[in-house]
Amino acid sequence: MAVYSDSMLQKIFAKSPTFDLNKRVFGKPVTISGGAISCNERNLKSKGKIAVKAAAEAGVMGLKNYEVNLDLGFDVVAERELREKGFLGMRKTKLVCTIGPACCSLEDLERLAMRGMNVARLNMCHNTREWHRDVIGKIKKLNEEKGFSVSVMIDTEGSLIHVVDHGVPSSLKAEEGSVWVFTAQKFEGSRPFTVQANYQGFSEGIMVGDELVIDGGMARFEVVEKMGDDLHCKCTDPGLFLPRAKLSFWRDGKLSYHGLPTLSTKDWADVDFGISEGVDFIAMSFVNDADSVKDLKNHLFAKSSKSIRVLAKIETLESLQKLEEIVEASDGIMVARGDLGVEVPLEQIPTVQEDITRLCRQMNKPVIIASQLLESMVEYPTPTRAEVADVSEAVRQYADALMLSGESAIGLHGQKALSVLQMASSRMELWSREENRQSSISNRQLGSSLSDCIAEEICSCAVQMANNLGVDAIFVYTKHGEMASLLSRNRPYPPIFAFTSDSDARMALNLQWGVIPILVDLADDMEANISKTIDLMRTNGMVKEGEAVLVVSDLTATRAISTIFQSIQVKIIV
Ligand SMILES: Nc1ncnc2c1ncn2[C@@H]1O[C@H](COP(=O)(O)OP(=O)(O)OP(=O)(O)O)[C@@H](O)[C@H]1O
Ligand SMILES: CC(=O)C(=O)O
Ligand SMILES: [K+]
Ligand SMILES: [Mg+2]
Repeated sequence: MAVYSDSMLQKIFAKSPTFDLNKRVFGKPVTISGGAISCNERNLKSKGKIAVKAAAEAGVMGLKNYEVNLDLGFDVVAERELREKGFLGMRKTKLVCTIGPACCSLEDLERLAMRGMNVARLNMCHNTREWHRDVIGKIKKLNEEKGFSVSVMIDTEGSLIHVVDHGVPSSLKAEEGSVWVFTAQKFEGSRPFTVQANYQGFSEGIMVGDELVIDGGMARFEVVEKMGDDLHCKCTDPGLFLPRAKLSFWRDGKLSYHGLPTLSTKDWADVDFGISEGVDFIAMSFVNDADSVKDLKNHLFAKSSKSIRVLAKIETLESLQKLEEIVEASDGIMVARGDLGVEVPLEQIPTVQEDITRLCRQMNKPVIIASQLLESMVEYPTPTRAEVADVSEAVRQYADALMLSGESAIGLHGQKALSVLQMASSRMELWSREENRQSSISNRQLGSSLSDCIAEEICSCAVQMANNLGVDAIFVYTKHGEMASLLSRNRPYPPIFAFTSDSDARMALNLQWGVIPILVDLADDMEANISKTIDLMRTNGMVKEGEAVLVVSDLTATRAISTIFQSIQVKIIV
């Protein structure tokens, strides 16, 4: 079998009717590198082969032998990391970046992808739908053409009462004793001592004597008069109104709720936008109960041909009180520390974060730690020591993913901030492993059927085996990613390579600790799948002689209906 130089393959492309110069075979994108043609799309392997064969037979470039190398749907970043650092050096903690004006060019997005961005988050609070569509298009283009596999998440605006950003002065100072008017009436520019709220009914049910808190304590006011729907409030604790500052009302030490729906009309339109753009995740802001999550999931089930995962953002007091039902109903959780800090005293945030992280792991749902991880890097090129400690603590807690917000969206040093996350998480993962601090948690039983319970037991035994034997990697063959996430839940030392033929599962697994998802065509014959993928990995130099791989599968085809064929095997590469 011959391997051709890149330039030679380019020439074949130029001459073959089935290839075009945009590196497409039958309209599907392929990459040319290392003398091989690769394609991430399912079912393209054979078509690609036919195309090269046709080119060879037509005598293009005198081509007699050919090789089409399906690159296993391996993304280029994971591949590079494996080659550079080996199995045990691969980063386990996933990284999410909020995309904003500071990082939305194709080049910026490519740099973020190269530095390890697993998921790109688009916050629907900001910018236009056209802007978001453009960014999503660029990410998909990079995935297709450059071999990345960055998932896309949209984050809903949610119903929240905040100050309308007039864009004029970036922040307003409220002095002690000054009286301000809070109104929902629209006005242009700025008016002295007047603040516009975004929601018409913001003052409904509010009484004289209630406390108005800005951004969880940035400033405080007492309602001294109600005139129509306007509130006149006296500043009792001076501070700043930042752009889009959040307003919350308190009476007798308790938060007043406005009963706004979790998804507003605009949010539903954004959800439909996400469906039409084929996003991978929808993060739902200000979730208060499981029902709102279920409503969104039902909507997606009915409307989207693709399986879009719903992440519930924990950022209200109410959601903490119903945490378990919310985790159960959703496909993952975001600890949205920014808004959570408005409703929960700041000193409680660290323990709340650890509790949520542990619960998510027990219930086998991925969890993202978000907001202010490296806040100072919005302006400065190095993080504070406290920020690095915070990031490391989230990694030590075994969160699935860490998220950048303003650091990447509007910051001056977004790329560097991502590298800080990358290095800090790799360092803490190594330390935890070497110090053997891999705290195993008592996993609760999740499934109700026998086969679900067996899958859970197989995965926890497999991880124990993998750790005890010191194997180099775990390979799992999984239909919808369930087995891969059950393995991830046990936080093994070696990385988990998850082979799946479901492209939605592949993109969803981008958020799971320690999982490297790989898209392949899986046949019914499991042994054939295993030997095919191991062979391909070996041919590509990704596994080497003497390395040991623990193989777990949930796919064995069988006619014996009463037998569960999930299995664990250890393969030594020869
Ligand atoms: N698409 C965008 N266009 C313009 N600015 C953006 C965009 N996305 C984020 N930003 C800016 O980056 C900052 C941080 O973004 P981020 O989405 O994390 O926080 P947020 O606005 O506080 O909202 P949320 O609570 O939903 O996270 C925002 O305050 C905003 O100024
Ligand atoms: C991420 C987010 O929404 C928050 O921290 O509030
Ligand atoms: K949001
Ligand atoms: Mg928020």
